[in-house]
Amino acid sequence: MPKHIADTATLNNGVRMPWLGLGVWQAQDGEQVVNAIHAAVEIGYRSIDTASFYHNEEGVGRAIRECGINRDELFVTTKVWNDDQGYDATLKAFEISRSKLGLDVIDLYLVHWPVTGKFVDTYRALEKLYRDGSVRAIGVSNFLEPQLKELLANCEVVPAVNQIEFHPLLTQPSLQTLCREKGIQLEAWSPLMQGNLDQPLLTELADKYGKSPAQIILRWDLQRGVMTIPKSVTPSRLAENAAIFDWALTEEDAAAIDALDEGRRFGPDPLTFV
Ligand SMILES: NC(=O)C1=CN([C@@H]2O[C@H](COP(=O)(O)OP(=O)(O)OC[C@H]3O[C@@H](n4cnc5c(N)ncnc54)[C@H](OP(=O)(O)O)[C@@H]3O)[C@@H](O)[C@H]2O)C=CC1
Ligand SMILES: O=C(O)C(=O)[C@@H](O)[C@H](O)C(=O)CO
Repeated sequence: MPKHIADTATLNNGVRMPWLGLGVWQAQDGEQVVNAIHAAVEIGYRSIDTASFYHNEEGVGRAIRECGINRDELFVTTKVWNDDQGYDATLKAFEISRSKLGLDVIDLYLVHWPVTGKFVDTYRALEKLYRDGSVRAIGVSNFLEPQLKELLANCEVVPAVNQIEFHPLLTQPSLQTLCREKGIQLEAWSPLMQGNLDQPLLTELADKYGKSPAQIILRWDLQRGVMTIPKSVTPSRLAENAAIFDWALTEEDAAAIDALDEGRRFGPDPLTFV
């Protein structure tokens, strides 16, 4: 169990990735994303999750250059967007992301959504980038069991990560099982249900532990072995979300959170979105 915000999990290729990172979807490019990353790094965050779709890779790159932390102490994830899928288009999109970020090497590059008919070729481009040393690890996002099985039957490098919508109302147990069996690390997007934290059990547990509902969820992520990337541009919330390493939920309370699962999504459903 990680004990510090910079503690890492070892991915299936030996690369180490922090358990907790900063998500920056909807953080505006420029001052907002730069300030959020600087505040986060000061608190101890070492992982940043962006995507070409977030239109803030330039700000993320600037924040990294200006934050005073060595590049090799930071872990940067970005993703290839749906319109750029296919082998050649993905290689081109990667160069644009790499240039905007101002980085030679990206730590983790993900297929953002499994675009039907294209994701296998897209992933082949990621395998090339991995072999070339342009990325330290490759993976997927929003892959459900059918797409993951199809990819596993057609790839040479097993994805290191599957980044999926994951929170108390959506735990996708059979997808979790498949990822664990295959050595694919799960990573939770929208872990805080996009701010919809008004759930009676979470409030009850927050009172019991003297924590906030957000902290209860993020701690539960860690205890379930799921990496997590809460987004905030608010310094007090960045600190709150990071203060989850020095206490624990009882297994009974963690199981009560598991039982909230009702298959509810706050983001798009991969079955219909692509
Ligand atoms: N792969 C994919 O398809 C997807 C990936 N993601 C990734 O996951 C990250 C996180 O998901 P996201 O959808 O942003 O949503 P989150 O579940 O992280 O929730 C973010 C919202 O919660 C608020 N918030 C943050 N901390 C607290 C707190 N302690 N108490 C109360 N409210 C809080 C934020 O407000 P404020 O910022 O104003 O503080 C913001 O409105 C994204 O930023 C992105 O990196 C997200 C969606 C899809
Ligand atoms: O944030 C992401 O990474 C996403 O893919 C989502 O924002 C998703 O594309 C969406 O909600 C689009 O409306």
